[in-house]
Amino acid sequence: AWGYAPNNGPDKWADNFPIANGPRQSPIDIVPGEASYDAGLKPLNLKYDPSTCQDILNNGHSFQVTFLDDTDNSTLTDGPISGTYRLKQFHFHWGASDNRGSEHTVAGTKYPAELHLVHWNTKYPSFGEAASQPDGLAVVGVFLKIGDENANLQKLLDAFDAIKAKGKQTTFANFNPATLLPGCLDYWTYDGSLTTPPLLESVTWIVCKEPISVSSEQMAKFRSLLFSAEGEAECCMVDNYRPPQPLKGRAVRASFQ
Ligand SMILES: Cc1cc(C(C)C)[n+](CCc2cnc[nH]2)c(C(C)C)c1
Ligand SMILES: [Zn+2]
Repeated sequence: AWGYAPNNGPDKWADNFPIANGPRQSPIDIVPGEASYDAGLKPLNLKYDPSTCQDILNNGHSFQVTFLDDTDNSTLTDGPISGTYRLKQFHFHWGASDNRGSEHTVAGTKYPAELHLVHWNTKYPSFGEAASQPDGLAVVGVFLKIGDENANLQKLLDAFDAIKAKGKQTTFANFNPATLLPGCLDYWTYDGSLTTPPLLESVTWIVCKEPISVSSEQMAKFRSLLFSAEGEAECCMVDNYRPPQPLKGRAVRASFQ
């Protein structure tokens, strides 16, 4: 099965998933000077209802917080998209040390972690159906930068002891993902893909320019999770990021000047 190790990591994914070399793969290196400002881009409209928060899970690739998505209580509208996209889950990617971990990079700069808020287009009947459509998903990416301790992030980290190993899950209620957003919602946007197999080219990426803070001690807590299941040899969950992929002529638009 795919993973992030030398024998099954990003350089090997094309063996079983040839779309890995496709025309709209993610992540990418965002070069601000080459992004084109688009005055037609609307501000992001994120409306999240904490009561839709369900549970927190170690899925063996990352940890994710999953939301009830059978109503329009937690949605993304406007921004670069048309229609209504429902929040399904959010998760993170991070490094073994503070000098790497993000999937997108900014003029080559790597951040220690990156948050992905995953939304699906309600013109399709389900997340699974949407994930295979070119306009099916919209993922908001937020960079994490080493700085002050982040009290909102700490609420997630406090649940880690219950989800240390792959497959572990625990109830997680009344969390407002809006508390993980930066103050300024300026963004870059481009057409891309999932960043893990099946690497489906169904994602409108919306990457915030402003990072949120995380302390170095909090990053150490991220690294205490395991890729491995209970009873298996322990393997720390670190470096669960795909490096930037070729732009292949795609436009990157900026919502700001
Ligand atoms: C259908 C599907 C969707 C996603 C993301 C977009 C939540 N993902 C995560 C891929 C991903 C993580 N960050 C960006 N893309 C998977 C992985 C777990 C097999 C499957
Ligand atoms: Zn992700």
